[in-house]
Amino acid sequence: MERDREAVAFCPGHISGWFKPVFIAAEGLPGSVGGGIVIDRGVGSTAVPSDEIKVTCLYTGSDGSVLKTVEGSSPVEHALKTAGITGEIVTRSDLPPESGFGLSGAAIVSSLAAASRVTGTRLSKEQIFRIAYETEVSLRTGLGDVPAIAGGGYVCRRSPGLKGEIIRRYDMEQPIFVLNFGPLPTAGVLGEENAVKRIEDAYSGSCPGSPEEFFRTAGEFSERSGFVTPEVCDVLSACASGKIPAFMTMLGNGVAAYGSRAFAVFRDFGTPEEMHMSKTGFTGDGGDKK
Ligand SMILES: Nc1ncnc2c1ncn2[C@@H]1O[C@H](COP(=O)(O)OP(=O)(O)O)[C@@H](O)[C@H]1O
Ligand SMILES: CC(C)(COP(=O)(O)O)[C@@H](O)C(=O)O
Repeated sequence: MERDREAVAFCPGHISGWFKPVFIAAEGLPGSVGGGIVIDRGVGSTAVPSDEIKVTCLYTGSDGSVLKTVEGSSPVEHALKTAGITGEIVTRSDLPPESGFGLSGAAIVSSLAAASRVTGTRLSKEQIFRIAYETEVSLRTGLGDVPAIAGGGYVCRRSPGLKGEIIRRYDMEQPIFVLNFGPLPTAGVLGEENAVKRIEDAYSGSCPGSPEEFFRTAGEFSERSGFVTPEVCDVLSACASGKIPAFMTMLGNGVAAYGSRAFAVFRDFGTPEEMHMSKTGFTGDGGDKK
């Protein structure tokens, strides 16, 4: 079987605006329903052949310079073991982990895609999504991110899981700005009974028909969720005063706002990250060196 010397793959991230954990009885797995935006920034992975699994995570600035190196990633290692493949993986992301960008899911998907090509295993996109989904829900690092990033757009997931009903709309054309105030690990929040109860109470099942409606629905969920931190509250208030659509990123200690006017408001509170809606989600495309 032909193997590549090095393979790379990229997977977009996903920002949840609202969600509710739902068990998928038919699959015996947890999942969630909710709404989010598939974004054009995420995780790139490079894989080279190795008999062992080794993962190094590079967190970079927007200019690509490495700010932090972390050895190991439990979600990526778990997924490679499940797939029965080995490889030396380097992940690269210019967004922070544990901040509501769905990067655990993106790191698993891009790493499985790259590693499967260097080992010659050639997993299909569907196999990659299935392993990524099962890894995420078993480690509680995500519930709905993998179904969302399997396509593009801003999404309304009406039923849970990879086979769930997902409505995708693509008319979110303006830039999205995100301000982040630090980590909020997903597994910790999902393990708190009170937090899950608050999420269930805050959830409304409506699917938005426009970007403005999306940000309004997400903003209402932020208010009702009880997750809003003092920093997030200040930014949301400033956005409301300026009539800028905004919501708290789930699950991260941050705010996402719509349109270029958000930049000036955010700049008073920190360094905003600019991103756009991804039209495609994960495509499986990537360069290989033979
Ligand atoms: N770029 C990355 N490369 C490898 N693993 C990552 C990356 N980003 C996140 N992870 C893994 O996912 C875990 C965080 O999961 P979670 O709290 O769900 O964050 P997120 O909101 O980014 O999905 C991290 O502790 C790390 O193990
Ligand atoms: C909100 C969350 C449970 C976690 O999202 P993240 O923090 O980005 O991993 C997501 O997977 C969802 O189901 O909507």
